[in-house]
Amino acid sequence: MAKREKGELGTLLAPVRTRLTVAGVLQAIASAAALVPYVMLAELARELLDPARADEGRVWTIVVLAAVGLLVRTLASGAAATVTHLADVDLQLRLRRDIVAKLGRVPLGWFSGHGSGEVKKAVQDDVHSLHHLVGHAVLDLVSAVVTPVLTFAYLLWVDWRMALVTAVGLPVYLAAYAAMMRGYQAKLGEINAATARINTAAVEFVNGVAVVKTFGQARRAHRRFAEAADDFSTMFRRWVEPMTRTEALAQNAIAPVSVLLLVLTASTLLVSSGSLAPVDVLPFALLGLGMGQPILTLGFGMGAMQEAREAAARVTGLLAVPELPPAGAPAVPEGHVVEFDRVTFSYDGERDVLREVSLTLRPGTVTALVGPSGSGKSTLARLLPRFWDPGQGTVRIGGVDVRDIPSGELYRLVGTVFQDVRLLRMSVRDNIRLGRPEATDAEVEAAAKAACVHERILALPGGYDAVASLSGGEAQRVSIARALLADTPVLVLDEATAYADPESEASIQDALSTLVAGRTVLVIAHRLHTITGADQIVVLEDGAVVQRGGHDDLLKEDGVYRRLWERGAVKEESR
Ligand SMILES: Nc1ncnc2c1ncn2[C@@H]1O[C@H](COP(=O)(O)OP(=O)(O)OP(=O)(O)O)[C@@H](O)[C@H]1O
Repeated sequence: MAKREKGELGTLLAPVRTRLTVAGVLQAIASAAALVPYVMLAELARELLDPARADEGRVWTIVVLAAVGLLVRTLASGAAATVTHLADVDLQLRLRRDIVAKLGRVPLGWFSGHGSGEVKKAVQDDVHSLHHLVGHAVLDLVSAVVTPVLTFAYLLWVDWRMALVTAVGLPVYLAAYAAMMRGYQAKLGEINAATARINTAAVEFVNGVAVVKTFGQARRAHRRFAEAADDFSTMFRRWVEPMTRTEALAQNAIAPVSVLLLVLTASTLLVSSGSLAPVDVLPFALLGLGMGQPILTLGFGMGAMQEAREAAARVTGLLAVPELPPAGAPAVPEGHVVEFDRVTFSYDGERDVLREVSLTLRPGTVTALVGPSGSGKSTLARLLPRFWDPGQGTVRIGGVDVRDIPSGELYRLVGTVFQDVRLLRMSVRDNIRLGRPEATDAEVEAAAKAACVHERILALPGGYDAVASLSGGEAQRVSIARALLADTPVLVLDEATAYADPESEASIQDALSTLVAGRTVLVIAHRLHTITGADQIVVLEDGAVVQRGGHDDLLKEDGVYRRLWERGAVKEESR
């Protein structure tokens, strides 16, 4: 196991370590007690088959000891499994709570790079994958050590020659397993990479099937997928074939049937040569056969174990995502003037996508951000609700650094309507009410009317109580209604959202004028004609402000804005 993974597992399992230790001790007792009935059976045979030794008292003692062994084994192994399973349930609950709490603290921007599938996998599947590790692996490991060691010790005591013969498979198994595990991690990495290539080729093929077919490229795209699948199959076979042979050898070395064969052959030789009493064959036949079983169980669990280790690494990785620092010295903003003060920002720490941007947005005004695609408009707008924090410079609302505004307060101040509108799986009414849970039904409907979506909602089966999937344009209008109802003094709006649905452009325009009245508004503009009336137009190019002013003034300047306007294609160019 890689050192890093070991450390990750250690940290993750820390809360249940004591309980796992207790369970390990209980399992050791259970494994030892499980041998007692077999040992007693052998001893009983020795007593009963030797008339010279028959002693009723001793016989009964042996029977009672066997029963006690059985009872202790049952109780101890039950207790061990209960302890590990309770520890597992607690750990899963704790991890899920930690992950969800963590997700509440990571920058909102983190979610744009990590899909819901990934988050679901961590919270649900990965946490569940730890079950084998906590619930079973420790117990399996303890049995795999205690059972063979104690069995071997007892058998040595009975007859050392037969004991050696019985256990001869163990070193063979261990050596074969060690050989199989050599380079396992690296190989697994290659297999995972090959699987990812197949997945990509399949997704590409399915997603692009319309384009591919239209352009008569179906055969070519199909070939890429087929090649990826062939590569995988060749690599997998090359890896698995020799491994399967080694694994079969390893398993056969300690399989009960092999041990029985060895025990019978050796005992026949020893008994017929007179150097072993026939009754002494019994312990080897009884105990020798079960000696390798716990080791086989441990081996069968290797896959689940590997999965658990990878899951642990992903969960630890998620729990280690840097968080947005909490408000340092919480302060209350005075007024709603928004200032970007020499803001510089980089996603990767290498290329600045915003460079020394300074900007003041006044209450009751609309500021439009304009610029070619990739100039940094969305990034700048997203710094206001703290999707990310700037590398240098400050973003202030009402004179207070947004980093010093507690997050609940910040979301009460800043509303957003972005392109990636998501409706939650709840009624339309509750979706609109998200921004202000205490709003009355009348207020919800007023907001929907203003956002031109009231009629459409009424047409849904169930009306406002419908949990329906709306079209993209409708969902966007619901998100505008939500922002209207939330009534935040500062609003960040992606204009593309508002006009994605051309039919409703005029009515949405009205809704927006209601939305912006009296607020501090920042609009990411994709069409020039809709923002000619903006109080301030800020032109970004390559992350820096290159022009600012009113529409008429900017048109007079020989600059980026006039070029964009002359082309009349800001939308096309900037989306
Ligand atoms: N999550 C992200 N991680 C890394 N780089 C990003 C991320 N989002 C945007 N970028 C990069 O930052 C730069 C600015 O992007 P941004 O989306 O802010 O520009 P924009 O002007 O809004 O573009 P558009 O009009 O096309 O939406 C681009 O080079 C983009 O590739």
